[in-house]
Amino acid sequence: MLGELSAAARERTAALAARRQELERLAAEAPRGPAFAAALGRPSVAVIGEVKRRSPSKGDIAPGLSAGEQSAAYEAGGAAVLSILTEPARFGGSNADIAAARAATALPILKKDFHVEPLQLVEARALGASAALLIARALHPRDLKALSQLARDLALETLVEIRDERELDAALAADAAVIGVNNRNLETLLIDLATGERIVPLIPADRVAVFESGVYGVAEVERAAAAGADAVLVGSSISAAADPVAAVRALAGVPRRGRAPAAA
Ligand SMILES: O=C(O)c1ccccc1NCC(=O)[C@H](O)[C@H](O)COP(=O)(O)O
Repeated sequence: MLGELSAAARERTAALAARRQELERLAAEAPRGPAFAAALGRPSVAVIGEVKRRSPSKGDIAPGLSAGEQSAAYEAGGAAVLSILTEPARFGGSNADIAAARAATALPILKKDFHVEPLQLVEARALGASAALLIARALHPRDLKALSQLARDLALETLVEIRDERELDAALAADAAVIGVNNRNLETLLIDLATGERIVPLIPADRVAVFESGVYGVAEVERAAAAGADAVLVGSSISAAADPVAAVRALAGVPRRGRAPAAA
């Protein structure tokens, strides 16, 4: 699944090459988005609200979702940051969703896609995203480092997503400030919260740790907090909710417990 999604992203980026100069100009001119990592430093576990119409694991979640209205609802419910899935084929997203979310809220936006090519980061910056997702499992550690450095050069923050200790090492070697542990195995699509519970405590206390996937209610946020997470990334449950303001409000407010500093 991850290989297929990354290959499709590469194909879409090849079609973008003709617009390289325009995208580079737009990226240089676009005002920097609001700070992403800083917005996740709250006394309570911060909620990253994801706009998710469908997914490979669930099929249709909320096919008719308006990215602008949904983003405004997440903000009203107390989300700290938005995650906008722009992947079109399997998630039903688009770059227009970033524009709609920007118009509707003042929250920092994470561009959630399978970013494997430098031009995709230029495009993310041109669109006004504050941050872009980098998935360690989809990238050679050398490429993760290079894309992380390019993002810094573009004044674009990143969320580096990992699932095990080896990928944590790669994220740290790439100097990632925000590290997300995905509880969903992107090969089998199975969710196991024990993944986050095992890996989040290993993330150094000076980084932001995000607990991703499988959060349906406050019980899962409590488990994230107990593991030491600074934030949870939530997509399916709040995208499908009849009342997304109430759904986000129910998740926000769990006190953050922090992680122990590494022993000297
Ligand atoms: O959600 C999927 O089925 C999926 C399949 C393949 C690659 C990525 C996928 N999802 C991306 C994510 O990790 C989630 O959108 C995100 O963490 C939110 O998860 P959830 O709250 O469980 O929808």
